[in-house]
Amino acid sequence: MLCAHNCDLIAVMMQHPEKVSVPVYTAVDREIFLRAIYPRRSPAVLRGVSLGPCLDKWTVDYLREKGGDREVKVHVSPVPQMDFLRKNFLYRTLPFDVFVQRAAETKHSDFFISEEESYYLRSLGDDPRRDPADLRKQFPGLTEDFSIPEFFEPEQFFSCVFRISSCGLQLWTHYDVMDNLLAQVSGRKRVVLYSPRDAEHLYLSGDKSEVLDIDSPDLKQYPKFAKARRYECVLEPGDLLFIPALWFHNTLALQFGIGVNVFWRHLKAESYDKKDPYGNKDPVAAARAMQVLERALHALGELPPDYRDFYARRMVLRIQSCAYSPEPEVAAQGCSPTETLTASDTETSLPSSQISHQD
Ligand SMILES: O=C(O)CCC(=O)C(=O)O
Ligand SMILES: [Fe+2]
Repeated sequence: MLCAHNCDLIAVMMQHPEKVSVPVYTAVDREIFLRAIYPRRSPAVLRGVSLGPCLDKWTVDYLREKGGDREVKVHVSPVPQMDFLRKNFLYRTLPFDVFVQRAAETKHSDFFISEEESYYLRSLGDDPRRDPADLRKQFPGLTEDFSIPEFFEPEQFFSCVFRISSCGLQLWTHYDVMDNLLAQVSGRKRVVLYSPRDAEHLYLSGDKSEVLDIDSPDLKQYPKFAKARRYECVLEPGDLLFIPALWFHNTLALQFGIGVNVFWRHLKAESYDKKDPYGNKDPVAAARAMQVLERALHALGELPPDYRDFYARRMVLRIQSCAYSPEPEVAAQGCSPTETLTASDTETSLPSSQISHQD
């Protein structure tokens, strides 16, 4: 059964006729993923990949019994749309089995803020400040039920995270620095994505977009947001969503939902910050470049405004000409076909029965 928030969603979807639907691929195996999907560096829904018995087994009662009562730290929010700017949510600790019950119900007799509060779990590692989450370690009673898709090399594995949300829960738009396979085990979830190339239209505050209401954004406050291209899909139980590193994503649980996401390194292990259990700290070279930029801005501050403006423009031009990648179409013409698969390469390399677009 769909929850009340779903009616709003239908109205919202009709306001975005220009959205791009994320392609849905069926019968994808490791060879197809690595040849036709992974190199494109754009999101894809993989439907029908075996995720193990979790699909049938993970009912609320089963999760409560097998997941046990270990303590989990969860987000609790009075409204389903979480707001990191006004910090409208609390972190609270609950036994896992109690949390699952609360997230699955819409009205609570025991609560922190109100009867209708929403819950969200993003599981953490054993030492949350140091260890990445790994479902196999924190929830051994559930490990056998979930098969990690073997599309990446084992040494690329970074973390395996439980994601459980109340119906209606919306997580702000953000990016992570690892490749992600987000498995939807139960419930439906809408995911909206934006390309890393749209960063300039998203009003970033660190890894998050300040545009919280992506469905009816305040375009007076955020005029450039209208230029961001919205990619969208609705995940059904059993779907896997490939979210390449740096792609922004915003999730909305259309029903109480259970998911597991697996983060995989895209770059060499040394490229990442060693003290990053979440997989969202910028790669070390990027963090260093950002620090140098802050120093450059500080130096520009020593100049009078007209000189500062002139040298700032020259710096921007230098960055654009030396560090921006060409537009994808141009890139595809300029390199050998084994390096870059264009959309048409991919579509011809898969039978048309294996690829579709959600409307
Ligand atoms: O639980 C969700 O819906 C958010 C998932 C997410 O942000 C991720 O897998 O990186
Ligand atoms: Fe994420």
